Amino acid sequence: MPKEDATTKDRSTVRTLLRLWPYVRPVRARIGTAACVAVVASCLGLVIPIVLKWIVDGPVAGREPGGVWFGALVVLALGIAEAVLFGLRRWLVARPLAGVEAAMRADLYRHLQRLPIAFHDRWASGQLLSRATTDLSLIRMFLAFPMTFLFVNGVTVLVGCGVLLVQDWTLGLILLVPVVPLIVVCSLFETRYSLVARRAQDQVGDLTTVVEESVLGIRIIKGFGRHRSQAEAFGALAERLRGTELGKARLLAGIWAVITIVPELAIGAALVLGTVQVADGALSAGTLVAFLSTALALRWPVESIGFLLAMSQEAATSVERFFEVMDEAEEDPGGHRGTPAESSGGLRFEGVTFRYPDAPDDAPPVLDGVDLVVRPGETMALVGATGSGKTTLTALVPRLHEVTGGRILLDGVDVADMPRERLRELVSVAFEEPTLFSASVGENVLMGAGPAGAGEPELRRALEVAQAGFVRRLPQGDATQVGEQGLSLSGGQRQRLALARAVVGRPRFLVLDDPLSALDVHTEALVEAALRDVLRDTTALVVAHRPSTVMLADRVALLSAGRITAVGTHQELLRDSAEYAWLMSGAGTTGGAR
Ligand SMILES: Nc1ncnc2c1ncn2[C@@H]1O[C@H](COP(=O)(O)OP(=O)(O)OP(=O)(O)O)[C@@H](O)[C@H]1O
Repeated sequence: MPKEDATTKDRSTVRTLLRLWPYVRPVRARIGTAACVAVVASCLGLVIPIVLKWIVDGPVAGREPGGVWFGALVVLALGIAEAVLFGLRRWLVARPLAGVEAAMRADLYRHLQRLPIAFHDRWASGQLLSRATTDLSLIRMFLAFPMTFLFVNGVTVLVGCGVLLVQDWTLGLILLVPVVPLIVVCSLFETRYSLVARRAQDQVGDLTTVVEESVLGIRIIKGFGRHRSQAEAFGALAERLRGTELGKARLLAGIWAVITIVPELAIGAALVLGTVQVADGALSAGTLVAFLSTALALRWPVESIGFLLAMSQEAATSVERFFEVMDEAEEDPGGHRGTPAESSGGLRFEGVTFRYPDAPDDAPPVLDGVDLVVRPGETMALVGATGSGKTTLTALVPRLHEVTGGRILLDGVDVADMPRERLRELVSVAFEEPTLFSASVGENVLMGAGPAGAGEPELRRALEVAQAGFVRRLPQGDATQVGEQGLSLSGGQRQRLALARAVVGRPRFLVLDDPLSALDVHTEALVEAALRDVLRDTTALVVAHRPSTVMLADRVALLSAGRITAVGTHQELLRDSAEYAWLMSGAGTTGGAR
């Protein structure tokens, strides 16, 4: 996980925001048109003071009510045109910007699916959720508002300054005096605000993580009566975020005050000087009215710069957070060779070494030179003490993690050289902790059939192998929706569906991580009997904790101290390996072997 403040120091806001260009490019014409419309609308507002000057110096001075009415109608028409043009701008950008947000969200989601498991191990899910929601909304708001209005207001201020200088250059210069201090203040504000904006957005991510964990872990929280401590943890994070948001508000209030007060002082000075000039007859009353109206019309474009800059900073932070994820390298799709390296078939581990990327430097690798051969059609049970690395070894076969040394061969082909789609077709997995999705029972099972899909008979067969007869008794059979993560089903039911998902595609290689642990002994015996038929046609590696699961296998491999220390039949290992005998006696499930 990136740490707060880590990336903010040398950031250029403009350079960061420019990274949005590939997404904005397709809608640039519409956004450009909308900006031009807004410039015209904004500059129309500057014509009003000129009409006022004409009214004051003309019809008012000459006491012609008809001329005053005409002038008032022109001002009204200008106001209406300004409002209509701003409405048109809004209409022009609404649809394309929603499209930009949707495209960025789709890219982020697609990318998250392709990032390696090691990335997901490192990143808290709340941080990813907040990037996909809050950050993308902030970016859309920036594109809709500050991006256009920093430009529109800049042009309006420049045109307005020109109008002021033309009307009376001495008064105009008085109004321009505060520009330099304002630029300095804005740049100081930008630096400080970018730091605090980054902190706030990271804290929103942390808060989202806690909320998500509390919702998913609600059973544990209720079961252990941990409401109060969870609420306290949440409260502490919420308080931290509140403090950061207040800091943002203070900075915003400061810049707002400076940006408001300094121009007001300049306008006050110009008013005093202008009045003196009118009294001396050096300036017409109409010119002074026009001058002050122009200066007042420029107040909003100047004052809004504070919060437009703040929104731009927040958007830059969001862009930075978005690309932190997008810049992460996707997993290597493989497929460099794909032809057998040698003729031997089955599943082979050759000198496989593995260390988790976030493991401490001095920790020994989890797997340290694993050599194992599972012959074609053979079922190999993998036994080892808790924490010995069995799950890790099974995760290396479908390349959920990449080996750090050695290689794994499927029918002679290194899995690292195999296109991922091919690998997914060949290998099916079922984990100890079965994960189901918010979909129907049938859809969850058929997910294991790959893109080619499978028909009703295959689904029936898979449910039969997994002894998932309970599906028929569900309200809508296999069309019944399972709740989020399948929590509406029992642990054993979920495990049977996960097993059905693993076998439905008739994979050549099956990797099962203790797939029967949540079943009662009777169901386990039934599943094992049915599974035997499936295992006859596949090459399988089955993590086993219990003698009953070991019985499914032709041979057993013992994983100890990061290596395979013994291979043989159950009886041979019971006879020859004290550690294996100890593990099978039940004592080994409580301690680590390393
Ligand atoms: N994502 C991870 N990051 C760092 N270390 C990990 C990670 N996952 C597992 N480990 C460590 O790797 C070691 C092996 O874990 P693994 O889950 O493979 O053991 P196991 O033999 O399957 O255990 P069990 O029988 O309890 O399921 C453990 O010491 C564990 O703490």
